[in-house]
Amino acid sequence: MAEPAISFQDVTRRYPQKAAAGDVVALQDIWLDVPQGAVTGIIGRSGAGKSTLLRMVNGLERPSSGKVIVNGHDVGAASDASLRAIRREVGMIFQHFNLLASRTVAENIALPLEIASEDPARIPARVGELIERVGLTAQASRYPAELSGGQKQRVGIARALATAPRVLLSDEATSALDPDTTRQVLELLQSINRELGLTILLITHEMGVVRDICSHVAVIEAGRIVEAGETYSVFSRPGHATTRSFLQGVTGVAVPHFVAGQLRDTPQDASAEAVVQVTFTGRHATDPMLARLTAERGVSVNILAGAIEEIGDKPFGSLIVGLPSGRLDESRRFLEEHGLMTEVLGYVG
Ligand SMILES: Nc1ncnc2c1ncn2[C@@H]1O[C@H](COP(=O)(O)OP(=O)(O)OP(=O)(O)O)[C@@H](O)[C@H]1O
Repeated sequence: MAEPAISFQDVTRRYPQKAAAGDVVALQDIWLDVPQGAVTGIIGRSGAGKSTLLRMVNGLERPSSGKVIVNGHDVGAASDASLRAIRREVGMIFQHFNLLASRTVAENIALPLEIASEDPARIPARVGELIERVGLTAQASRYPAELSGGQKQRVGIARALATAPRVLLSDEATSALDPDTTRQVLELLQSINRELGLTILLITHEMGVVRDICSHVAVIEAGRIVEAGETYSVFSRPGHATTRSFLQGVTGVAVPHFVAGQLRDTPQDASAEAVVQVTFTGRHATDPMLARLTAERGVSVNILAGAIEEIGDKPFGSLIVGLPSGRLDESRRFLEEHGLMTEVLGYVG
């Protein structure tokens, strides 16, 4: 196994509070390896600790205990001089772009090169290359106020790439953008990842971003990582309730309103219908298992909602079905024996 690009080793971050209120524990006991060359997403709700985690990678925050190792350097223990060197290897993009209003697109992109004391004669060619990569050649002399949100983020990306970093951090980079622009910016990040082999670590509160570009994901809740792994396996077998609730929005499958209003925790009588979420992955995604459940076992299946999509080029499907509660155990066993996952959401009737 290659060395991880970033390794959080038993990291805790406390913010001391005045008086007797006790410390705020923003992160606790974090162990996480971010693979080289991968796009890894950290997903969590507001206040979960995402920004704190991300800011440790370029030394904007230091751990209260534990280590953050980036490209082999211990960031928390780095002196100011070595921190400057580490930061040249770590670019960052932001939700609100953080561009200088008084500088043109080209001048914004040149800024990190000037700060890094790059030979001034070489800067225009490097800036031209970066502008072309992000598709802003026609806008090179414009000011940020004359750009759309998507174009501003492209400038942010070009600026972050200027010093040829090995790691790119993204702090909710698409949260201020509309869905179409979000998709285009994510595609740009994905092509940069593939073509430059750059490791990307992004934070988001949208599972759609994880689905679209992250090969790996970690779910963070109240300062702890509750689940982490390859996106596809986390999506197929979410082990934590928080992951499942994030997933509901992205698989495009939710219990229809007319059913949701009637759902109960237990069946009222033998005629009740169990509402079950069935998840399909890999080759099973295309197997007609539900049809076989009906044909081979005589169990009637009532399809309430469903969608099949691709995650990391692999098929992933999710269906919500009604099954007779009296045949529930047997039906679940049949489906699970054939590689499908099932989860009972409740009962109607
Ligand atoms: N400088 C600070 N002083 C005290 N508490 C802080 C400080 N910075 C962050 N916190 C607290 O640490 C916790 C994690 O904050 P953090 O900003 O990392 O969360 P987040 O997941 O990025 O949230 P959001 O999505 O809203 O940006 C929160 O409870 C926050 O209030």
